[in-house]
Amino acid sequence: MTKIRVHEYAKKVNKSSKEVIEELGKMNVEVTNHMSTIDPGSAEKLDKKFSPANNNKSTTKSSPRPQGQNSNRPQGQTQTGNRPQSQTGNRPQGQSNNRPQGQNGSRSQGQSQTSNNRSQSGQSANRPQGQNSNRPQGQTGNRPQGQGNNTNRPQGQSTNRPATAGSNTSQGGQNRPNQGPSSQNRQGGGGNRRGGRPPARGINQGRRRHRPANPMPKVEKPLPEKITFYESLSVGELANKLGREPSEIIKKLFLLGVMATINQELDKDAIELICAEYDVEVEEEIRIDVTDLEIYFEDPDSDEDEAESATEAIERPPVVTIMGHVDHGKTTLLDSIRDTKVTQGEAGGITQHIGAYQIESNGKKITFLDTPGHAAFTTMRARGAKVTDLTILVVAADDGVMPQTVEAISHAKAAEVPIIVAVNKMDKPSANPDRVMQELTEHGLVPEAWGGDTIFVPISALKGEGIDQLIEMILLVAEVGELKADPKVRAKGTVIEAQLDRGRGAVATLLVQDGTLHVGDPIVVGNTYGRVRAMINDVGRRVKEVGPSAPVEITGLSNVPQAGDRFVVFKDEKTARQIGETRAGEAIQEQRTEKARVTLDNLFEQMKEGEMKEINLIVKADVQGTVEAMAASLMKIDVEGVNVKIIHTGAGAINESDISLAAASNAIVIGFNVRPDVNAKRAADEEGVDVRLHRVIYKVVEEIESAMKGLLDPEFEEKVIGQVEVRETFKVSKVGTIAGSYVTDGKISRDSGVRIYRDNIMIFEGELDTLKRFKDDAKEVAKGYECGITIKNFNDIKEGDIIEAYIMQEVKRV
Ligand SMILES: Nc1nc2c(ncn2[C@@H]2O[C@H](COP(=O)(O)OP(=O)(O)OP(=O)(O)O)[C@@H](O)[C@H]2O)c(=O)[nH]1
Repeated sequence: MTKIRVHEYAKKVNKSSKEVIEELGKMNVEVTNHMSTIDPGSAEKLDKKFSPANNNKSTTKSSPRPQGQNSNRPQGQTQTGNRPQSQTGNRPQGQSNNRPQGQNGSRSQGQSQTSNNRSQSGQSANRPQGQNSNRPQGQTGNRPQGQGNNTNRPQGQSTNRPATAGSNTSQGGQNRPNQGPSSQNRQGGGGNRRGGRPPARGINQGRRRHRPANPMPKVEKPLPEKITFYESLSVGELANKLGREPSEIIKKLFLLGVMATINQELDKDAIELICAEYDVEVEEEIRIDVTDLEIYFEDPDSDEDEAESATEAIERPPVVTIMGHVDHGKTTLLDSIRDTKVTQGEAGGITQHIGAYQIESNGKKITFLDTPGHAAFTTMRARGAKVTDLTILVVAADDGVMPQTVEAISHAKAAEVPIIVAVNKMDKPSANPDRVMQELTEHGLVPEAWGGDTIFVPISALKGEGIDQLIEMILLVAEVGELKADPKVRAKGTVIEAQLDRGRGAVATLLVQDGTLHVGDPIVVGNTYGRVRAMINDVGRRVKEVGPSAPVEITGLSNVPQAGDRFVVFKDEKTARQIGETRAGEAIQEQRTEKARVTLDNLFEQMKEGEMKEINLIVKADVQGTVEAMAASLMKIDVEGVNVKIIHTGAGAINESDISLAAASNAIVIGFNVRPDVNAKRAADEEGVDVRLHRVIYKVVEEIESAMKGLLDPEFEEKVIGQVEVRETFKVSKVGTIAGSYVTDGKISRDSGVRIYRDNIMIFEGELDTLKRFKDDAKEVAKGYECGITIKNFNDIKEGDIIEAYIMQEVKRV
């Protein structure tokens, strides 16, 4: 092999002389310039270096060199001459497309090169040049920009290039051995890269970028020793807590026979099973809902600083409810006890009816709930309030056990409240206490005298006889019951009655069941809250504090609570407000849910009861007692086939939520001595809810009654609509007698009922069969027109007969 000059060799391998010189330098072959000669050995080595198989490698190596571009250019240009026209034709387009893109040129160059390569894919014959020809395109195209750019921004190039360059490289790499058209292009691509060097760097970058994708050896997070959860966890949450992939948890669940998705909630058992698999301890968090007033009754220690002030519970007065049948003397007994005992020592005190009162006998107090009857008792129980310690069952000795007596027994028994029987009206000659005892035995109340354990006290409420003995018995039973409370703790108890007072705002009678209530105490009552502004006891005295079992009327609440609501005093007003507001919000939410329930209930009931009709009512009044009285009266309304359903009651103004409930349940709102507030009025107008305001109870009942009558099947009334005179008759076989008639008054219609009069005497009443004008059927024929009439089941019609036409018209019930 003869020696070859550097520039000749460079030309041969399509490299710049400088690249060749550099490469020779690396091989420790000294050459001075492009005119230097290369010995065959070195040339062979160079061949290996620059052989097509090594093109990429050498390109990669040489590409960082800026000069490479310059030295390539002349070659490219030379080869451009060899390029088929089509290529040349393509190139300028590509170039011109690429060039204007300024600084981004290198990236778009790469892209356009790629597209150029693709378009040239059919040029396999030109491949050797193709490689070159692509390159020069790229070079030529790039350089004018590239030169300028390159000098200034080697980094810029490298940052712009990677995407395209990377993809080109991988293609070239894969396809090279095939030497097919595509590989040619790819080589071309490689050429481009070489020429437009920046992409070559992109190769490395591309590789670098891929490297992180290589699967890293996965390090599993250490398992926690213990996890906690509240109520439940989703698969994803559990996986997160355990530091494991959700798929792993799902797999484990699957093996445990549970098909789960990542968002599926797992119950305690499932969580424990999974944690057991990982040997991780599980603990369920128990959160105390501070807004649930019941917890303060169930667990007095739930309030931490409360527990500190707690001392030992001491005896407290019993709370007594009086029940019995109507007119058996409940009210008389309550009055009698109050009159004989309350005023003693309370000279000047004016008896206040606040729903409860306290008496004192032999230094011991007893609290009586002033609302006799089991309705109030049950209302309270239904709200979860256990207020009563003892029940006095009043049975009139002259009347014996009556239905409500039995009901009262059931209610007291259900509430597990002991019963003392007061056999009343013993002053009456017709009194028969033995009969009462006998009858009560049948209901499980066996007198002590007969071997049972029920205390019977014969009394005369009217005359005040036996009252002392009754009180003695109450105290005895209370003693056995060991009723205790701690006067040192913050007060809690139940609302006995509540109302809206025009002057004082929301007023509530509270029964303190534990602790002591003070003026100024921050308090949550039901769904409302406030600070106790003033307290008045049952004899109308202002008091500063009241202890266990005492009833007291308070003001200072932001809203009217309901009878049976719980109250709890909190350490500061902020806490009370927070809890109160939360509860109010929850109550509204609950009411909304209830609305839906009401509608569903209606649906169900209608399905169940078929044609059953009912009227839904919402009753609001100024005082809780009136609400109950009104509800009771309305429930008594007896209109055939219609049910009264009171879906909501309450004391206080008609508010927006009443209206929305009414709208949802198709109910009528009745306000007694109360009006809708501004928002409620607007809502009622918007929703078209009927709001009836009254001041007299019987008017309410009357109005509802008539409304309910309107709900019944309509009543019909006959209305004469016209008169027709028969002027001629025609007998037609198969049809019967046709009356050729003339409408003398009003009209006659096809659906009329008819009465036929002959000499002013009605001879027939029935229905029209046909009504015709000439040959055509007519719907109705008016005064002054002739018509042909046949009557159903009547053929004896004669000339001169008068036909009276009438219809049945719907009338409203009154
Ligand atoms: N002779 C007699 N009459 C009594 C006695 N106790 C009550 N009465 C009379 O019985 C009637 C009914 O008495 P109330 O105390 O109103 O009876 P009640 O059980 O409260 O009745 P309601 O409130 O309708 O449930 C009244 O006329 C009382 O005067 C009694 O001990 N002797």
